[in-house]
Amino acid sequence: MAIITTQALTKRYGTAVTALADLTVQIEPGITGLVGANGAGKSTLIKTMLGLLAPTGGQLRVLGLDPTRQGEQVRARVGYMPENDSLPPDVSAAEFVTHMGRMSGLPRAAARERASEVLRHVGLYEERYRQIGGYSTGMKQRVKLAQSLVHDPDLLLLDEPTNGLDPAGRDAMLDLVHRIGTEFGISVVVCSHLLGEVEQIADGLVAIEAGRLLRADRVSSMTARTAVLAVEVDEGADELAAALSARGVRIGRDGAALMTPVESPATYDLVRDVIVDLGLPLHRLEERRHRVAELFGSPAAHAAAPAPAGADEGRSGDE
Ligand SMILES: Nc1ncnc2c1ncn2[C@@H]1O[C@H](COP(=O)(O)OP(=O)(O)OP(=O)(O)O)[C@@H](O)[C@H]1O
Repeated sequence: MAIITTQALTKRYGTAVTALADLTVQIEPGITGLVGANGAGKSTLIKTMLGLLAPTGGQLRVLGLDPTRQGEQVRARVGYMPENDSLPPDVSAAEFVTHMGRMSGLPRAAARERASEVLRHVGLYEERYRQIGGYSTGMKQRVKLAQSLVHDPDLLLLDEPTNGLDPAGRDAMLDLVHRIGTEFGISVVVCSHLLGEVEQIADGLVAIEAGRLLRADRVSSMTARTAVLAVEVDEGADELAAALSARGVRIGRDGAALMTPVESPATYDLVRDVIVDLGLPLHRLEERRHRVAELFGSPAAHAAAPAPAGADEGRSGDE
């Protein structure tokens, strides 16, 4: 059963900005990547799920509850990691997470105990009595993650948890999110503008663009369904890309190769014919194992996840 459902969900800021437009989507239990370029509406969607923003129109259910009318009940069962640095610098992580536990209704001793436990889970146990102001960005992200877990939620909403982290820090944070989702059995919605990043840990993906749904599916069915054709020519790659785009073929790049989803057997013929027409020296034409990022034809998704050369197995390197 879906943990989150939206039906024609719309959110406008004033009259000028439509942040969510007629969004209908279902999110199943497990880890879901919510991806889209900056400004796509991810944070707005998360805040409506928490009942912090009221939708302008449409329906929304989170764990069967209506966040607009039952915000407190939703927030009792949902952990939230905000995008921005919102931590007090002059208290320790232990004090802060204990405080957040108290705010969630835990008695003092239980809150303290639970804070130690979650700080251990996120790898900050040794450092927990140091003031947050002296922490690195990676440690601050972990404190934000710890406070989202302190009240033992059923669902976590994580807004760009890898923001500001270097590649090693990103990998560590993604591993942690993956472990929380799998070992603790908590459903997780993780926002990112880096599709290539979340596809590594997510069971499902929801891609939005300008507040509209681009695509929502299980990662496994996305990757099973569409093959990707890699085309390399010794010269004239730009010319070939332009000629294929002009014929409606979606083109991405992976190093020297042009990548295109194989939408039907005719794709091969079309690519071959265009190469012949242009008289280009063909170096390689092959079907590849692909990354989900390569399936998205929109500029936003490409901006979100350019495919680095030879990155089939890689997790980092998407920026
Ligand atoms: N309080 C606000 N008032 C007016 N416009 C807003 C407000 N908050 C967000 N917006 C606009 O709504 C759109 C969606 O913003 P949102 O923050 O939800 O996107 P996002 O996908 O989370 O991007 P980012 O990762 O950059 O935060 C953007 O055009 C943004 O400028």
